[in-house]
Amino acid sequence: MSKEEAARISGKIDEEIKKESARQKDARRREIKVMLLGQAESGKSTLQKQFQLFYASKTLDVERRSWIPVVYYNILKALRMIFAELDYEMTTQSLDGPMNTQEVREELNSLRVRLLPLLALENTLASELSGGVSIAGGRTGAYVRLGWQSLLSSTLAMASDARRPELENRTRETTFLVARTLGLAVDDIDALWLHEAIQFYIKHRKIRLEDSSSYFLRHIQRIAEPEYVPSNDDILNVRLQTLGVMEHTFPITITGKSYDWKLYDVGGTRGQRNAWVPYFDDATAIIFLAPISAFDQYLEEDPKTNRIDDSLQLFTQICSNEFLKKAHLVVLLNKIDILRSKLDAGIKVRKYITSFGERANNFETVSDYFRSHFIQAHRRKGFPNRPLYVHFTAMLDTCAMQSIISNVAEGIMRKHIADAGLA
Ligand SMILES: Nc1nc2c(ncn2[C@@H]2O[C@H](COP(=O)(O)OP(=O)(O)OP(=O)(O)O)[C@@H](O)[C@H]2O)c(=O)[nH]1
Ligand SMILES: [Mg+2]
Repeated sequence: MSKEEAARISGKIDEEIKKESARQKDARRREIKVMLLGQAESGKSTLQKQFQLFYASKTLDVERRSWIPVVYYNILKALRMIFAELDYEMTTQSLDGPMNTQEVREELNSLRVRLLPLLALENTLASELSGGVSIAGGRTGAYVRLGWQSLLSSTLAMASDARRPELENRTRETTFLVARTLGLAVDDIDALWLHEAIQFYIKHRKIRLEDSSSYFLRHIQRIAEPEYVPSNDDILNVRLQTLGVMEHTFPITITGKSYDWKLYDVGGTRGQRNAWVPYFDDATAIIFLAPISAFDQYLEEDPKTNRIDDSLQLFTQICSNEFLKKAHLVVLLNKIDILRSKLDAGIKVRKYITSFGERANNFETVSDYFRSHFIQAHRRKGFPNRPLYVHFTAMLDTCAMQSIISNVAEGIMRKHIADAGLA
């Protein structure tokens, strides 16, 4: 090779390297990384679904059918929890109420016997939803999901997992079996749910279910139809614990330019919070979720810690974390619909949070009180010049959420564009 030829090739290689590096730089500038943080059951995965619905609703259609077994699982779990709570009440005999008559006990017992074939399917369904991995734990039985969407929807199948086809078939079979059993049991489920004893214990909080259980039991007739396909509301109401960090990517176009949004939806239990740290370094924004309806609840993983205290402690750590210093910071004070109904039902905040004192137990005072605590934590421990954006949210209210999401997304974009010097 002549000297000239060698120089020409070397120059071409340099040029390619420069182009590639410019391409990578541009891709990085177009990439926006948003972390959804907060304790378990704060609504992170639900927010991720609302983002998907708003910016990439077609992708939700693709995976719609794969939510069927998850909806079934939520129903089976709710039924198990109802019977577990009834057992507890029966053994402790602590209750004055409808269960004290023999007739009611027999009615509920015969419903349980009739529902046994359905209840027996919970573990199989749960273990298949989590790709063969299941962790039982806590009152609610915590099950993980690992790419479960791919189990029923072959378009999303993970080619790398050689066990997938076998799992897909098995999950399909289990789903059919549950659907059939559910179809046969639907009137018994209705009878159980509408039974005055069950309604009495729920009203008096002797039976405490997950937030979404009553939604699914109310809609049982529709869900038990053979041609059932989950609606957007069904998908939003589903409760499935996240394990680890799940990345969701979709494009967002703003002022004619397309940006790659990467949403990181994390598992919120205490044991999983260390897994968040490696993602902090280059996060564009943090959306921190705090369910302020949880003032009368305690952590499942640490029953001595009040859930609002845990949220505040966690937020203090996040807003003072050096790695997150440059991240845009948004707090969503979530589940205000549940907060309202708890306050309407006469549940007193001061009973659980003594510092609330003699303040009025109404929505305005309570929500303002919690908001001021988050703002104060940020003022005391956060970085001085960083703004904090706070919104109240009811995450299942799609209409209200769409305007909050576009508002939050715009704020994040503006900050990103300013930081990255993009025109
Ligand atoms: N009523 C009501 N329910 C909500 C709201 N936000 C979330 N939920 C429900 O609360 C449950 C928990 O929400 P998730 O989004 O799974 O919670 P998460 O923060 O992802 O929890 P982990 O994955 O365990 O960390 C789901 O059943 C949601 O439908 C809300 O504002 N109001
Ligand atoms: Mg989640």
